[in-house]
This record gives sequence, C-alpha cells and structure tokens, in this order.
Amino acid sequence: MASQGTENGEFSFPKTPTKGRNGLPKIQTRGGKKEDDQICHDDSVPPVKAQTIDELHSLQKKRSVPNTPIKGETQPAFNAISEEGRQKQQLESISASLASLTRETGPKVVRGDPDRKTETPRAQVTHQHRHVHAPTLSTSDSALKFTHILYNLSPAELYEQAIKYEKGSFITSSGALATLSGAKTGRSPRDKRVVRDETTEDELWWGKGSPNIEMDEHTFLVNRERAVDYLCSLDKVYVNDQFLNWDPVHRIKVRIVSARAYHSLFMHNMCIRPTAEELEEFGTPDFTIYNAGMFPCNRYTHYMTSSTSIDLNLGRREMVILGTQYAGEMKKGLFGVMHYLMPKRQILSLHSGCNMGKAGDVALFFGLSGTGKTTLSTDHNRYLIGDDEHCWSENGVSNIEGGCYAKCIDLSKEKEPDIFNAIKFGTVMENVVFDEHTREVDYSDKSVTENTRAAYPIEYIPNAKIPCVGPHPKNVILLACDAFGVLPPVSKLNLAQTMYHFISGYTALVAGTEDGIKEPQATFSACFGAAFIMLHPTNYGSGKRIKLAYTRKIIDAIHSGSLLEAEYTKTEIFGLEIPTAIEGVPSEILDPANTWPDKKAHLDALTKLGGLFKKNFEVFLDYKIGTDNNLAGEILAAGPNF
Ligand SMILES: Nc1ncnc2c1ncn2[C@@H]1O[C@H](COP(=O)(O)OP(=O)(O)OP(=O)(O)O)[C@@H](O)[C@H]1O
Ligand SMILES: O=C([O-])CC(=O)C(=O)O
Ligand SMILES: [Ca+2]
Ligand SMILES: [Mn+2]
Repeated sequence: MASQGTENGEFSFPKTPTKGRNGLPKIQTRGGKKEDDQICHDDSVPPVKAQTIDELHSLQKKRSVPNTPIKGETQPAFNAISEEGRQKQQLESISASLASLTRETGPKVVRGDPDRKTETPRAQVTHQHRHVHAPTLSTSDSALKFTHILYNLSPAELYEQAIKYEKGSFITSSGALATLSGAKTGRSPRDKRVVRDETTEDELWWGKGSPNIEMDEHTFLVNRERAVDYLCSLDKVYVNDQFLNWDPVHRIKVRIVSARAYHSLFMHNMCIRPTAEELEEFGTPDFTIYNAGMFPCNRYTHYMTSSTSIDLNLGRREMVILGTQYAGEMKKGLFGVMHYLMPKRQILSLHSGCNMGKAGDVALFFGLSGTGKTTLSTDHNRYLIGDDEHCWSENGVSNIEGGCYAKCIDLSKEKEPDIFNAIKFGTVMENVVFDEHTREVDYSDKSVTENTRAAYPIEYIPNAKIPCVGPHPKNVILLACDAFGVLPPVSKLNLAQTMYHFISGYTALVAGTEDGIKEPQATFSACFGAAFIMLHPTNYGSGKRIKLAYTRKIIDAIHSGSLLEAEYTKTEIFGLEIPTAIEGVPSEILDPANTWPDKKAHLDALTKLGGLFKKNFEVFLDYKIGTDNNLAGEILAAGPNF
C-alpha cells in the first residue's frame, strides 16, 4: 500500500519554508537518518513499481482465473491455447444466438468492454466469421462492426457498468444498486404473446380464461429480428449463461442477452449461478432471451397493440422482449417456460414459496403476486428453499431460481429483518427513492411506483438451504389477500376444498388430460386478479389487512402442528373450517363476521364474493380431470354453497 508515511502511526508533513511563522511546532520524524536533515522524507515504503500512470493502473488488476478453466488435474489452471479455444467456442455460440435469420449470419463478436481495451488483458480480439466461404463483401453495414460481449460479468463489474452508463443507477447506503426500470414498473401481461403453432395449438390452453394470447411464427420472427438488430447495433451486450432448477436431473440452461447491466445483474441474482466447471460444460443453451427492452416493437406489426411486446416461442426455445425494461418479465417469462416443460415430465411447477423446519418438514406458500410468498417463506426459524417458483416431482421439491424477489414497499428491519439485511452489495433495487446525499432508501416512498423491489441471491438469506431442494411438503398454505374482508385469516381445508381454491386462482390451474399432458398454468386468479376487485376494494370490506405479526403466529401454529389440534367452527357460504383460538392472535379476528359492524353488509359481501367464485369456476367445468368424472363434481361441491 502506498499511503502517506504511517510508520509508528505518525503522520509527517514536508516542511515548508514558512516554518515557525504561524507558531506551529516543528514536526520531527523518528526515522530521520541525519540529525541535520531539513526535509522529512517519506521513505518508509518502497516506491511503486511503475514508471507511468498507465503502468500503475495495469498493476491494480491481477488476471483472474478464467471463468471457464480446464478440467482435470493434469492441466494447469492457465493454458493460453485452450483458454483461447474456449473463448472462441463461447463467442461462436453467442454469435449464433445473435444471428439474423434473414441474413443467416451472426454478428462479429468480440469479448470485453469496448471502453477498456487497454486495461483489460482479457479483451483479445477473437472474432470469427461463420461463413468463411462467403463472398468477401459484407452485405450490410451491421456485418462490418463488432459487437462486444460482456459475458457473465461479476456483480462488481456490473455495478461499474451500470453506474457509468445507465442513468438512474446509484449505490445505496447499504451497498445495493438502485436502478430505474423506466416507463414500466411492473409486468405487462396483456402484451405477452405465445406462438401458436401445430404443437402449441394442442398443448397449450387457449381461449377464455387462458393467459396465453396467440401470435404467429412469422410475427415472432419479425420481432426477433427487430430485437437482434437492435442488440447487434449496440457497442456491447451483456450475456448471462445460467441455470434454472436445483434438481440436477431437470436443470435447464438459459442464456440471457440484454442491453443493460441492470438486467444482467438481476438475472445473475435470480437464476442459478454456474460454477466455473459448470460453465465450461455449458455448450448450447436450452432457452434464450433477447431483451431489447429499451427498443419498442413496431405497432404496424401484426398482433401488436402497444409498443411493448413479450413474445414466447416454445418451438424455437426463444423469448423476445421489446418495449419494457421491467426485469420481472425475464423472470416470469422463464417461469412460463418451466410451466410448459416441467408438466410434460410429470413435474408440477408451482408459483409458491417454500421453506423447511429443523425437523425436515417442508411447507409450500401459494399465492398471487404480493400475497406474501417471499415475506412468509423468509422465516428466521426455518430454512429457506425458495421464495417464488418451485418444482414438485417424485423426489420432492426444488427451487427453480437462485435468488429472491421481494416487494419492498414499507419494508422495515423490525418486521422483515432477513429481507432487510439481504439488501446489501450485489442486490438490485428497482425504482426505490433514496436521500440524494446519504443514499438511504426511504421504503415508504411510492414516488416512482408502489411496486418497489429487491432482487438478491438466495444465499443472502442466512438460513437459506443450499442446494435449494427438500422432501415432499407436509403443509400447503394458500395465501390470499382478500379485498372483500370476508374470508377468515386462516381456515383448514379438506382435500376437495384445497383443490377448489387452488384451481380458483390461488395461482394455478392444474387440469390434466388423459394422455398425461398437463395444461399450462394461469398466473393470475380470474377472481382475485380481476379488475373489478382491484378497482373497487374500498366498496366492500371495512377491515384492514391482517397484521404481519399475526400472520406469522398463524403460520407458526401451522408449522408446529398445534393448529390441527384446535377447535373449529364452519363458516357460512364457503364452508371453511376456522379455528376458535390461536396462541398470540386475538380470537375475535379469526372470524371476519366479528370485524364487520354491519352483519347484513357482511353477508352481502360474502354472497357477492361467493358469486364471483362460482362465475370464475364456470370456465373450468368443461375440463375433464384424468379419467375420473366424479372428481370434478367433488371439487365443485367444495366451493361456495348458497
Ligand atoms: N399479513 C401479511 N402477510 C404477508 N405479507 C404482508 C402482510 N401484511 C403486509 N404484507 C406485505 O405484503 C408484501 C408481500 O410481498 P411479497 O414479496 O412477499 O409477495 P409475493 O407473494 O412474494 O409476490 P410476488 O410473486 O409478486 O413476488 C410485503 O411488502 C409485506 O410486507
Ligand atoms: O414478476 C414479478 O413482477 C413479480 C412476481 O414474482 C409476480 O408478479 O408473481
Ligand atoms: Ca416476492
Ligand atoms: Mn411471483
């Protein structure tokens, strides 16, 4: 370290000719060789081994182990030829990913930051042409330029990129990276399109109630070309090669090509991060996202109803994002892919949080966006398996992701300590407001959006269970944030009721066909997600959301098994069994009838909600469940009765 002389803990200043003039005592250094030496030399450390400032800077960074080292003990960690070969392979693969389908050729790609050529020894020009036999004249200007690839950068590198190049990127007081997602601060489900081809025609759920809005293959290719041309026109793009699903047998390799460091860091946090060895064997991805979110789609293109389009092509294993920078589109886009792939393998994909007690008891938390999957699965007394997306197979449960995505509006250290503490270096914070000087985040500020979010790697939660897998669940918790205020805080469901409420929209539709191909699942409940309820919640219930502290007590009673031993009464209309007492929870709130001063208003609201459930369920009545027709009847009977 080359700092000011610090020998013996004393600082020394060079003497000035004006010594003594202002009465300051002469400063003596102990290290002075000669008594009569008039100058204090700072010779306590050897001089830096550089002749120029550039040389000095080149000393600062030591060459890191390549992120694709050679396997096998006999090989040294650094092998110039093989490393070059590996990089070439990676670049070839990336060039193929970014290929224009009409020009049938990938761009010239080169690894490294274009602005750091001189200081980055890794930025060797290793471009290649895919068609060496092609005529020497390039067909377009785009084929003449290089696209720099920033491949699987580290969080520190991505911070630097974001802060340098992306307006609205700042380091918060706790070390997180604050970013802005632009005009879109949430997902745009109505701008999502799925390619309807011969295969998906039969396999996917189309029509009323389905979240899948169709597009044709040609239109997809038009949008793909638009995204790819945009990305290739940039000086540099970020490429993440990562995994989904902690179950090694059903792991999926994903590649994310994006234009922003924010997107790259978000996916770094949210997907499973490969080890150096795993990256070496990565090869061709199973699925690729082209995120050209800063660039809009063309509204003259067929099927486009806005300048935003999120397009999924299962046949091509590709997704294209145009006109939205909200990072959740990538996360939930990949979730859609898993919802397609996993049920085909007889694996249930679930929009749920998951944790495990010390005794190995696993609990699943189902719920729509914002109902508390992340909040309640992050429990200091239990191991966190995952907060949002899981697979349930014959072998048990596995998390699909490598990170968590927490809502952070009104976040407090007292109520959600583990999430609060996970917001540190490496964490991406979206659309939060902070003090311009101290950089302290004001979690109560909704100036940008109410949907402020934090994305962090799961190991930022101290009791995360790595690898994120567990045995079969013991408890299944369906979370609801009931805008009517008529559903009880907790009730015990029998099997048919569980199925009824699950299908009704507490995340998913799971209707199998006879040949075993499962339908894809809806993310939103037609009932609780319906615009009607969202627009008029104040017209109904008079209550408030259950206090988080009480919800935690209820969840504790479920985990411990004590809730099973409680006494129950049955509610009207829904026939839900509600406990009469839970430790730590005021008994009067357990039955919502008590919290309504006007009994008639309560019954009206309850009946109204029951009607909505019935109407919502109509769309499922035609579906056969397996070969057993009685099952559908039983499930229906478990719904509201009036
Ligand atoms: N009783 C409660 N139970 C759960 N969460 C509550 C409760 N009261 C308030 N909250 C707040 O509701 C929000 C739940 O957000 P959370 O991120 O857990 O949702 P989520 O189900 O994981 O949704 P998403 O799938 O969109 O990520 C948090 O901000 C939490 O503080
Ligand atoms: O994707 C998002 O914006 C957040 C999320 O998990 C959800 O909505 O279920
Ligand atoms: Ca969440
Ligand atoms: Mn979610």
